[in-house]
Amino acid sequence: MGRGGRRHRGRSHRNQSEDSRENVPKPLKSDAFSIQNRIWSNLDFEEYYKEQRIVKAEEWDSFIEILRKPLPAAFRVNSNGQFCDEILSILENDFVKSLQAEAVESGELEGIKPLPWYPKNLAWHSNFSRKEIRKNQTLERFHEFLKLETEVGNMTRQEAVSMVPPLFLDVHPHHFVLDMCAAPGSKTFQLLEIIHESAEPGSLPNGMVVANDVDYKRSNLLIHQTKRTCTTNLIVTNNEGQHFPNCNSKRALSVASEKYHHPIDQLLFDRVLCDVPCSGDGTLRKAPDIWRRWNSGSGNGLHSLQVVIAMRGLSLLKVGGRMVYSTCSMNPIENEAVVAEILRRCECSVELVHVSDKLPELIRRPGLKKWKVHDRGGWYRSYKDVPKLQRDGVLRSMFPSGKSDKDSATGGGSSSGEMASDEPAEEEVCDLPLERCVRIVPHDQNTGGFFIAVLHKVSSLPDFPEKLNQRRNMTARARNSYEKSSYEKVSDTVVTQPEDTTEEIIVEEAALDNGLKLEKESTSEEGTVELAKEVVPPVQKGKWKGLDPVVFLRDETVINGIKRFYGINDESFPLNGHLVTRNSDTTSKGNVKRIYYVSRSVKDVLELNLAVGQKIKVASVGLKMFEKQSARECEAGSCSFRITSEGLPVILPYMTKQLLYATMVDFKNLLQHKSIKCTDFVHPQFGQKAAEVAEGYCVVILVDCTQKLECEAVKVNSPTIAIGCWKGKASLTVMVTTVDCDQLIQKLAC
Ligand SMILES: C[S@@+](CC[C@H](N)C(=O)[O-])C[C@H]1O[C@@H](n2cnc3c(N)ncnc32)[C@H](O)[C@@H]1O
Repeated sequence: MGRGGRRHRGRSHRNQSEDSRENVPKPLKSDAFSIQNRIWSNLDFEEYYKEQRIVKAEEWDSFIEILRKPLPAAFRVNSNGQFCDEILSILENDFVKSLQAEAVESGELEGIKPLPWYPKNLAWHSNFSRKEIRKNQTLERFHEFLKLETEVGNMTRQEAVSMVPPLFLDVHPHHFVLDMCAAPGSKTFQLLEIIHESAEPGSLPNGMVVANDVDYKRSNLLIHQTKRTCTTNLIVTNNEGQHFPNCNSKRALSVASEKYHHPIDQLLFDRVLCDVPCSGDGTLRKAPDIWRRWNSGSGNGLHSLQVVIAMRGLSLLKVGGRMVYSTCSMNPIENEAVVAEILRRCECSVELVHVSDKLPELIRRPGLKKWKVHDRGGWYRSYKDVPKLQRDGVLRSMFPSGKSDKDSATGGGSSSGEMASDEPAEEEVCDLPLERCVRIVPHDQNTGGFFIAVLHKVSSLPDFPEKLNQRRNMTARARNSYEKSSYEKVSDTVVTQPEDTTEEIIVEEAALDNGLKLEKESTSEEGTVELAKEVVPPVQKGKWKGLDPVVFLRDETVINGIKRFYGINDESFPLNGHLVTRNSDTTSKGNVKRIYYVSRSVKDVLELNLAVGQKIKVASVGLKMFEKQSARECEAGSCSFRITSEGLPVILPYMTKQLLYATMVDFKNLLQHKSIKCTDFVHPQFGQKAAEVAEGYCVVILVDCTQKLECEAVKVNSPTIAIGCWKGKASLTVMVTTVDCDQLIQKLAC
């Protein structure tokens, strides 16, 4: 079922959400003029980065010139997709050649090529911008290919540099991973691919991903995007990264039922991805409106939030674990200054990891050791130079030494609003090994700009109260704007313990709409769950306004009905304890509409979250596996729940009933005609089996003509192709979207 043993189900998502970046403002109507007229320059930007010496003087022209060119499109083939190998073969054997002529015309050697540093040739760079791909007639076939494969979930359009952080994170399938600022989810998607990499069909990895983002709407994009991975190992949460809760059930258990079993009593992660909100000036090439809006204040304003999110990430990381801090900004205040500050706060408990031997073909530069701070028209080399009146917007942690007046030898800020000391300070040099950070500059390999730091937690963090820690690093100005921001106030605050311590901006509006609709569907279900009397989780009601609670389904009638109808053996594929619903009303009976399947790892985390009083705000969890049929359909079938197309690949290897095996000709006919009478199939034997299968949901599996059309004849494995159907009184009808049907027909024709 696809590379790495997992079958991917093509999903119909008409509006594929694109990688998008926070804090890259969307163009206003008034910007249309400047964008159209390509005002791709900003003198403050140029002065700032010349002064920061992010590239050598002799490189400046190449640097600024490439920033004014549109970004070439890049994309990734999803390694868990069922048709991964076929797609790679089409790219390598067809498009590499057919797009070359067009590329040569525009002065390039090749049209598309694999990114040399990405494993298994899965990621590709094109020498055409997104606009060229859309508009150029010669590229039409390629555009159609990209569109369809993206829509059904076989490919993801993602900026090349944004693919780097998950690779440096060194994730393994058994890892618990926290993606702290995850929306719209392109990196979460990559993390999930790695988690599922070596799983056999139907077997679930031991690891999991918690994808968190404070922004509810952006989280919906993530939920929409990650649906295509058909994963049971994901929880999407809506907490503030810097306040991501402590889940420690030791205390909670003393008040909760002792009977309530918790396989994990504390939520800590093996890996943390901290892809923080940033000013996003590394994305200038695809978001040219940034030229007009850029100013040094936005980087300064984000520094403190970036520090506290990263600190929280480190406190949630296991000792021995790894965290990647990344931004798509080129600004040292958001990058090296943040990393230096967290290293100072963590003392020797956290180290910067050398990654020069990793991804050797990725061209990168070392982190800076020297930089200055710019605020309200002035440049400062040291905190002691900053006039007192300006210290509401400038922090000591923004400087390379991180020293305040008290720490520095000359010390003493003036209250006059003039210079804080008489002598201007020497240029500061950071004494931390910031050269180990990774800077990607656009003109090195025709990309956007990016910054990455890889951190290793060597031991527990030093004791300091987190709230103090957060205030210490907030300027009055940042605090003001932060508090005024629209982040939802949460009723539960962080339990403080010693250990607590914008990429593609073109988010298609239609995708957002779609995401919102989908989210509404999946979380505002009304209905009920019958809970087994002996095991009652401590909290049943939803704690978070606007989100239905996550409730374990323990209704034996429903569960046994499903098991019986589909022939599922609890030992090989346990349903009990792994099924959840989103119900706000747990009083009335029998109205569960959607049932989600969660992996063991997710189940453990959900149980822990219940035990600690639902501190984690769960927006979405697990994989929608069963959906209730309409009353009319249920009359016909003996099981009122059908299997969803995203759930099918996971449960199929464990089904022993409601299976039909068709040869190519009948299978294709079904896809083409959508509904066929049992007597009209080409193979009468298949028609006969179809007539005999119980009314209701069933699965039709494609076999080659040498195989017998019997249940025992086929073992479900990677290349197995199967579709969900509805068996009526005398006919079979496919339950697959038109896009998925078309895509399957195309693949079967090859
Ligand atoms: C750079 S984007 C993340 C991109 C994402 N990692 C991806 O690859 O698709 C930053 C994200 O941080 C989120 N964010 C902003 N403030 C946050 C906070 N305090 N806690 C958690 N997330 C936050 C934004 O909503 C935004 O989605």
